[in-house]
Amino acid sequence: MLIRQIELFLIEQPLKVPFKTSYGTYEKRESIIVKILDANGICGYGEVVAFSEPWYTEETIQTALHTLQDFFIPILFKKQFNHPSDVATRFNQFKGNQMAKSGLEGAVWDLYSKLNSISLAQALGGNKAEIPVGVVISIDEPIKMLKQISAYITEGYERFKIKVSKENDYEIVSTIRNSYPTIPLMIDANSDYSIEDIPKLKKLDEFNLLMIEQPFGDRQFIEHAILQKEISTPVCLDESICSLEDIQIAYELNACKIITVKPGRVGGLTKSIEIHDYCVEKNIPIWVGGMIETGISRIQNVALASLPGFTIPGDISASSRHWEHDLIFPEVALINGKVKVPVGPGLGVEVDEERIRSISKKIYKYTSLVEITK
Ligand SMILES: O=C(O)CCC(=O)C1=CC=C[C@@H](O)[C@@H]1C(=O)O
Ligand SMILES: [Mg+2]
Repeated sequence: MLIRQIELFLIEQPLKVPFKTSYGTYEKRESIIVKILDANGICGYGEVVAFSEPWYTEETIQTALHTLQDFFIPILFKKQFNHPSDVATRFNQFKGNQMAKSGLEGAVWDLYSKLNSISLAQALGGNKAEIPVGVVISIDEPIKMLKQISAYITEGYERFKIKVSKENDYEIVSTIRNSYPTIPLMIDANSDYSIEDIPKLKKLDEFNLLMIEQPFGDRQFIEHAILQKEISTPVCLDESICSLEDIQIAYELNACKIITVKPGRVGGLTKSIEIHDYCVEKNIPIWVGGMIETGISRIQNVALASLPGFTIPGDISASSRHWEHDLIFPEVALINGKVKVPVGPGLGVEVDEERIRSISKKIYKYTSLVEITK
């Protein structure tokens, strides 16, 4: 493969309903859509899922634009490569900036699968035709969260993640458990707790939660290990895991029992597969997380979740969860409570480029000056 042209679309879209976490409330979402073209004009799409502010990880939309433009795009233009994993290897010379790397590498995976006339799921090693999925309920008054859960149960979701903060955790979880004593329920704190809150977290053991996601800060592996010894509910790490090495640390320290994999957070699909294989070997349950992303990243996550090790329903809700209109056709949808894994080449869906252009605040175009010689 030789890349001839790359376009970055800096887009912004309103969320259908505001999304509130322990960090703050999102009403609109900026992201970067990546389009690459090879020498024959075949294209691949990816998405940079960084947020506008560095609250979730240190990356932002602006740092991603900088690292893509000044480092990762030039590397991609430099010479031919045979497989998307070659791109991931080339990116290793630069540290971090996982979401920028992932957006570009994702586009290469789409292109690679198209060139080989296989689906992205096949290219990644997936073996499922459809996947069970979960949904995230953002922080609200407990009674409103309850209503949402009831609607999502009707839609067919199989796992429910509720956002909590340490001020409202017990009230929210007990309200939901009173009405729904047995649904697969978990909470996500986005690092809102500290080690002094262990007694508070211990109290949540009575609710039979599937897991507690990221209670402490992202580098607090030791604190998570102390917590996991004290509570019976499994700890799941999200923000803490930006590489395979982070999982190895978590595993050796017994800092968690479950991991959520987000390609954007770990540097792309190649790294996600390495993590998948490691977790299968070590018997660590994994699931695919979400980033309030558009259908481009979402459908990529569907393909990833079709790998055999992803045994827990992920945060892969339908397009309609966050968007009035998504950027792909068909949109991500639940059919009998499951999402079908596309079988067409690449992402296996149409990308609505007209819409992408219409919601772009800025479009950046880069053209390779490298001569195409074999
Ligand atoms: O994509 C979705 O539908 C939900 C994603 C989601 O819950 C999150 C995305 C990004 C940051 C957080 O708020 C949260 C998470 O931590 O998993
Ligand atoms: Mg999380």
